Formats: sequence, C-alpha cells, structure tokens
Amino acid sequence: MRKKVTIVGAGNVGATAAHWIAAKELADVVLIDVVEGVPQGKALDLLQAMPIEKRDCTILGTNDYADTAGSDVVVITAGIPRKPGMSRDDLLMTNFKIMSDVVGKVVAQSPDTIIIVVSNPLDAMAQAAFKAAGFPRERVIGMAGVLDSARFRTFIAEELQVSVENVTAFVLGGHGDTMVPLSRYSTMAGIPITELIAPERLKELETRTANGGAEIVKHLKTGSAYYAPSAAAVEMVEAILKDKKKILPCAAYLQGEYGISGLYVGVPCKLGSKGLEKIIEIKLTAEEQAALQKSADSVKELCTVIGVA
Ligand SMILES: NC(=O)c1ccc[n+]([C@@H]2O[C@H](COP(=O)([O-])OP(=O)(O)OC[C@H]3O[C@@H](n4cnc5c(N)ncnc54)[C@H](O)[C@@H]3O)[C@@H](O)[C@H]2O)c1
Ligand SMILES: O=C(O)C[C@H](O)C(=O)O
Repeated sequence: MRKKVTIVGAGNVGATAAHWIAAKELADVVLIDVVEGVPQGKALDLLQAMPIEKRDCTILGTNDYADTAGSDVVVITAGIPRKPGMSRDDLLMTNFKIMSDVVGKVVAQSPDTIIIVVSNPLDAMAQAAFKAAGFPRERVIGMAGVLDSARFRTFIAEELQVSVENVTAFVLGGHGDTMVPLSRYSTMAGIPITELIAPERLKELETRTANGGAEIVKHLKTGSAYYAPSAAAVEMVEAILKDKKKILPCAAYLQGEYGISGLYVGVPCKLGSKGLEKIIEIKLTAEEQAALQKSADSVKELCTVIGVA
C-alpha cells in the first residue's frame, strides 16, 4: 500500500509541497484547507499532471478531516505569511489560533502520525503543535534548518563556482534573525569553507542567509518564499517515509541537549521512520553556543506570549 501524506494549508507552500511529493512519487497526498474549492481545484489540477509525469499518486483536495485519516505524515503549512516590513514574529497570534485549531483535528484522525510544522514563527508554532498534539517529541518536528542551510549552500556554491552537490552546511537555532549559520561545519567536497572563503566574505554570506526569507518577501511583496520551503519540507517527509536515517537540521524539542530544555530550537537531527530518531550534539565554540542560546531565548519569549513555554 502506498504511504499517505496530508498537507494542511493548500496555499503556496502546501500546494507546492504536494507537487514535489507527487513528482517524486513518494505518497498519496491529501490537501486540506479551510477555503472551499481551493484544495479541490489544486489537487485535481495536479492529479491531471500525473499521466504526463508518469507518476501513480492519488491527490485529493478536501475541507473534511475525515479524508486525512491514517496519514503517515502530516505537514502543517496553514497560516498567514508575512509581507514586506513584517517579521515572522508578527504572525504569532494569528497563526497560533490556526495551529491550535488544526492540530486537534489532525490528531483525532491520525493518532500515530508524524507532524512536520512549517507555519511561522516556526519554532514557536512547532512548540504549540507539540503541546496541542500531546505526542512524544519524536513525532512533532519543525522545518526551517533544511531551508536555511539550503540557502547558505546556494550562496557558498555560487561564491566558489562549484556544484551545489559539493556543498554541505548547517544552520542552527531558531528560524529568525538570530539563526546561527555554522561556517565551521560547512564544507566544499569535505574541505571546511573557512579555509576557502575569507572571514569577511563568509560573514556576508552568513548575513544574507539569516535574511534569506526577508530578501524574497521584499521581491514578492504579496507573500513569502515557497519553492525552497516546500522542497525542504518534502526532504524531511522523504527521509521519514523511506526510513533514511538522514541527518538534517530541524527544529526539535530539546531536553537538555545543547544546554537547552523544554524548547523547540533548530539542531542536527536524524530522521527515519520513527520521526526524530536522534539529536546530534556537535561541539560548539563559546561564541557559537552563546549565539544559539540567544536564538533560543528569542524563541522562548514567543512561546511565553502564547502560553506554551
Ligand atoms: N518554516 C519555514 O521555513 C517557512 C517557509 C515558508 C513559509 N512558511 C510559513 O508557512 C505558512 C504558509 O505560507 P504560504 O506561503 O503557503 O501561505 P499561503 O497564504 O499561500 O497559504 C496558507 C494557507 O493556509 C490556509 N489556512 C488558513 N487557516 C487554515 C486553517 N485553520 N486550516 C487549514 N488551512 C488554513 C489558507 O486558506 C491558505 O490557503 C506561513 O505561516 C509562512 O510564514 C514557513
Ligand atoms: O521569510 C518568511 O517569512 C518565510 C520563511 O520563513 C522563509 O524563510 O522563507
């Protein structure tokens, strides 16, 4: 039997995630939204691309959670995106209400599922979903680090004029201005980029990465990025469905790792069929640890505001 993935929110990120899943023939997809007609229309449109793409996936658009029953993975993208001049934190109250509404309905239909949270502000929304779901931390994971690291990898590959396949990078911390691009653990063909790119230039690439979301919002004006974010969420879905044991930076509920407790923060994680299978602890310098702590503090502030700290 094919795997089943539900995507909550049939907007830009949600519909594009459905597209990537179907294009990779990873699973049958259920696309659900509060707006009537939009998930149905987008799902039917995508379904009609399957004969052309030679992919056998069903794609169902719906407003009824009964259709999501028994999902292996649920990706939550429901929520408003930011516009120019806004920070992700400005979305907190609106998206918290949406998250609280959605998670209960998801869990009622798929009590054994693994939830991947995408809605912003990411780490606080992951924490809200975790508390609302009542699942173990292994089954509620936030997507941000894969996207932020992909942005960093893009800029490094451009800088060094090499294939993106040669570049690995890690961005840790919360998905906000305080995220922590870890140049020391980023490589080109195994060579630390700190040996290849001058420190001042590296700093510029780190800053561009940290502002990567805002750079796209400024261009788009009406919303935020969705091609790379949806591809990032689908990389996590694939790692879980195929039990790949893949190490990816994800927002996970820390219980003492990196000296942080009771909070979602981006760290390197091993993803497999059980969801979050391990948190990888890498040695940080005092400066990196302080930056991670600062980032965690800003996540905690948001969690306190919505009462999920
Ligand atoms: N974590 C990340 O790295 C990352 C990256 C990109 C976007 N995002 C976030 O993802 C969210 C979605 O972005 P988008 O560009 O797809 O926005 P969008 O406006 O295109 O889509 C959001 C969809 O959510 C739906 N929705 C609203 N309330 C709902 C509810 N209660 N139940 C079901 N659906 C509901 C809307 O009808 C809409 O179709 C935003 O919060 C955005 O900030 C996060
Ligand atoms: O920037 C945003 O608001 C959307 C997303 O978090 C991103 O980084 O692209």
